[in-house]
Amino acid sequence: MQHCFILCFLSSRFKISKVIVVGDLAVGKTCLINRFCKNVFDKNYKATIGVDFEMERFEVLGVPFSLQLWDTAGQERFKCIASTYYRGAQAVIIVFDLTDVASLEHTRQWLEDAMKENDPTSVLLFLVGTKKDLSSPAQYTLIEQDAIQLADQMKAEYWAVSALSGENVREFFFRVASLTFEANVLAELEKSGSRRIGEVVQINSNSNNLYATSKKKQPNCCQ
Ligand SMILES: Nc1nc2c(ncn2[C@@H]2O[C@H](COP(=O)(O)OP(=O)(O)OP(=O)(O)O)[C@@H](O)[C@H]2O)c(=O)[nH]1
Ligand SMILES: [Mg+2]
Repeated sequence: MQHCFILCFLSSRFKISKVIVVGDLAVGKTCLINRFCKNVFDKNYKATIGVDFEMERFEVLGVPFSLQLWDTAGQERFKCIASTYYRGAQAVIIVFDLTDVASLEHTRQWLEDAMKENDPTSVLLFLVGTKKDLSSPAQYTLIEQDAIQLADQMKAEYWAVSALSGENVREFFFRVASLTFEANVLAELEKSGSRRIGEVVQINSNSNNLYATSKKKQPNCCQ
């Protein structure tokens, strides 16, 4: 009952979280988002000009919640436009290509640029290696070591995905959604000084079935 009350309270406050996706040109940012939001994959490269935008709806513990996904351009000439959209991000997804070590090295710079516009103490960070389908096991093992080390230094969570095969794509975005939601809830509760309530609503962010759980059983929480 208390749980339900809290969820009602929360649903009125946590509707949308801003997520920005950054990284070198052609590492696969747009394909990653399109695989998740539209379940499509395009093998032809079409550079993002400035920024694109997708909204994806979730339900976490029965509470409607949306991620605003800002797909930014990796090309140098569009960087200036894209960076004007960095501000106010609750999560930053820094993308590199698992078959291109230079793109991993550049992630530090992408992070630095994104953080100029955001509060480093509250932003959730994800380091994502794409095109897993293209890397051989030996190549993957090598780059993974560096990526994990870098993610550790950045205090980012590391993921390896493939937009072509879809490997790990849903799992990754569900993780982003659950951690972002949880961070919102805890920040709000901290503001109102309700630490005990925070313990009640803390969600299991390992859950892979945010949609499934909530869609099957939508609690009518105010009854
Ligand atoms: N094999 C394979 N190719 C991929 C994958 N993801 C992206 N690509 C290819 O990589 C190229 C670039 O992908 P995009 O998603 O457009 O790259 P981007 O990072 O959005 O590039 P910018 O918009 O210029 O910053 C395209 O030709 C894609 O088909 C993947 O997981 N596997
Ligand atoms: Mg793009």
